[in-house]
Amino acid sequence: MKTDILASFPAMMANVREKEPIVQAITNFVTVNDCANIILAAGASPTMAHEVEEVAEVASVVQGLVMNMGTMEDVEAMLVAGKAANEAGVPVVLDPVAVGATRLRREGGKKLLENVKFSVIRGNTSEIKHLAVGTGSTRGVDAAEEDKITEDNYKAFGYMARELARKTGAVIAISGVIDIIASADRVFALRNGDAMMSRITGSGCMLTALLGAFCGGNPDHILEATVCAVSLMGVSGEIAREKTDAQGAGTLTFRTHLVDQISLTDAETLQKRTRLEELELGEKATKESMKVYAITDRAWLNGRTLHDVTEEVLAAGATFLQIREKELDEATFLEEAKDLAQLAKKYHVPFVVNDNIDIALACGADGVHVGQSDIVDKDVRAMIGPDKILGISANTVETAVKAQESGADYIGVGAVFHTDTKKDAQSLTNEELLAICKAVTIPVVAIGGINENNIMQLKGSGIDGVSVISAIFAKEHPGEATKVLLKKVEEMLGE
Ligand SMILES: Cc1ncc(COP(=O)(O)OP(=O)(O)O)c(N)n1
Ligand SMILES: Cc1ncsc1CCOP(=O)(O)O
Ligand SMILES: [Mg+2]
Repeated sequence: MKTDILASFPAMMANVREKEPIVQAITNFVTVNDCANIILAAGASPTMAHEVEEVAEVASVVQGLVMNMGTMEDVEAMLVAGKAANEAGVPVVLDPVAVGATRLRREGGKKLLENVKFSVIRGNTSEIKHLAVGTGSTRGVDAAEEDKITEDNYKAFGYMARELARKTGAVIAISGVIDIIASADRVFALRNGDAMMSRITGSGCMLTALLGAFCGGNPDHILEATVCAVSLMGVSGEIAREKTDAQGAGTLTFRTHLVDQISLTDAETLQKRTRLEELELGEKATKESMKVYAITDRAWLNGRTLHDVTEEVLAAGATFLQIREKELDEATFLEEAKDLAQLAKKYHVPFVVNDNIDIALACGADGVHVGQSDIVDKDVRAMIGPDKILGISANTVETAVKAQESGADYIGVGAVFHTDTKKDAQSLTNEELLAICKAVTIPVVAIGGINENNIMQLKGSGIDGVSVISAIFAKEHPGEATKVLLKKVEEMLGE
């Protein structure tokens, strides 16, 4: 997909060059000189104050703060400076160098993340993977071989970066052959740079310092500033390589050209040479997202709009949304589905359409939910493609296993209790529910007659959450009902 973010580059660059933001860099002694030079080359002004006694004072008057965990003696100073910068509203950039490699680094990184609010976190795949999921191997300060970004796996890194962005509130920048940049809502892949950048020490540290300059100059546009800075580094690396090769020179000459080029590259060249892709990443059906799976029902709207009631439910913490319409004509169904798709995006909640595959594909939903009677002679996975969510209803071990084999991302199992909402629902016993949960590896959500008073009866069954219609939509206060259910489900899922 084409993106408009390139249009912001001239302003991003001008803001650094014209405002000359002061950037405080608490960084490692290996590359400190390169970091100071790259900040200067960008048009900003570096201060390398790192004594614990003075960092807070400095951090509260600069425009950007960079902290780099390359060497670990300054972690205390980083904490003090980070808190002062947060209080003063100064953007803070973290480079969690080799964060998973040693206990000292794991604990230092954890402490920083717990105490400082970062605007940007930039690292290689292994470092970001450690922060996102607690694993991620490391080869010293470099990413491990198995963590390398390729054309085959870059979307998965996009999902991971977006998850970390949502968890931390920071923009995440992953450096690799393909760079990934993610906020809570938008994800980009950038294909610029040159292999020689990894043959000199400090190109990662320099990029982090550059991010400090760009965030300092553009504190209200952190995502755009990050994309621009990462692109400037990549494009400058490419041009530096061309100049180095023209001279028949080697890596140290390349380093000089790289710093030079940061000061020389203009916005027009940058826009022309940037190879940026915006990724359209839907939401995934995870076990976590099954907790309170809300299914809409317009029967109880009592004069309110479906939009308003659903928004109340999402704002209260529903973790999954399905639109279920049995009476609407196609055009109105599509309109309503489009509206709820946007709403669900706003709350980062997976959204599927019940029964209607065409509407699911047309409205921008994350996927579709179908029952056994909806899939006779149909390969729904083939119809929706590999990336969309496929939910399938099943109430026997046999149909559940078959659903998983035919590409389902989760299974809806019910009716687990008596329900008046779906008169033709087949019921199943607790033992059958238990057997289904044991037989499949994908998430399982129970459905049918579930309310806050009977949820605890499902404890130990192996389900990942509950799917409800009337326990939310038939209530006078659907938002309050959602909150109560969420609390009960967490209690039911707990030890
Ligand atoms: C999460 C979830 N589970 C089961 C169903 C029921 O689907 P189906 O059997 O196709 O019945 P209808 O909902 O279409 O009447 C569901 N919708 N959602
Ligand atoms: C759609 C569906 N599928 C099996 S039971 C059921 C109805 C769920 O509604 P409620 O939560 O009001 O019992
Ligand atoms: Mg159906």
